Amino acid sequence: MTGPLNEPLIELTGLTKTLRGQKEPRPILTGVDLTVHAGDSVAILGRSGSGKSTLLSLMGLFDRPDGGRYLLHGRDITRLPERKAAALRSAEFGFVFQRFFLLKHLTAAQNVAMALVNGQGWLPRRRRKAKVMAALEKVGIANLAKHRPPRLSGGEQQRVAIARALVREPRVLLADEPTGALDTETGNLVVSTLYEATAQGCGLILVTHDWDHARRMDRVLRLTNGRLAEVDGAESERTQEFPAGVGS
Ligand SMILES: Nc1ncnc2c1ncn2[C@@H]1O[C@H](COP(=O)(O)OP(=O)(O)OP(=O)(O)O)[C@@H](O)[C@H]1O
Repeated sequence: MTGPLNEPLIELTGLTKTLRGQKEPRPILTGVDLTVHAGDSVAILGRSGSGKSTLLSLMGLFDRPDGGRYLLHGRDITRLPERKAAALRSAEFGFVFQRFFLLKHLTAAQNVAMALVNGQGWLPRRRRKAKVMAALEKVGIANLAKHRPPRLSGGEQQRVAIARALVREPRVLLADEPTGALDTETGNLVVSTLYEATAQGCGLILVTHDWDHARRMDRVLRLTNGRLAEVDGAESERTQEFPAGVGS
């Protein structure tokens, strides 16, 4: 997918999502506007239940909005049918979650290689190996390529998961509370690893409850009442974030 040089990577305009199937329809996103350029990093803060994961699932094409518009490199993908969405998802997006979702019986390298098998069919062995090692090197754990997840720390496992997300060279990296299961120091390392991916032009959206992690991104936004708003430093000092399940 190509477009004019300065065209935003992502452009969301007035995105809405209402949960139905309950007694009363419940609006979760009421008009999300967001522009992300290649190489941009954006943190999204917000109370538990404010709709951060809902927004990421729309951005990652796991779900569709009710209204508004979603452009990816100028292409309107608001209402993409699932088959095309799945193809775009594996070609353009990388995902990192709070849980690492690694396969225990495979080595770190094999876990990363799985992303290539699923997305691109079998590459010749040499090329596959080179890509996997490059991805592991990018996240600083090439030396652990042959280790299986049970022998890795939480931070190392998350870095394997990041390598798995990066190995297909996505244009957009969506990270949903990737440090939620890690201590502060390890979390910092993981955030640095994600941020470094933007140096290669990847756009990064980081959902987090941690202000210290958020402020390391180029921009910090808060999801409140179904919309995104810029956060300034002073506000953040006054506002406390709440962990999942608290304060919704
Ligand atoms: N499949 C679903 N069925 C019913 N309610 C849902 C569903 N998915 C999300 N919700 C509700 O939608 C609201 C937004 O959820 P979402 O997970 O997007 O919030 P969040 O900001 O990511 O929360 P957290 O920080 O706790 O992860 C919540 O009130 C949640 O309970």
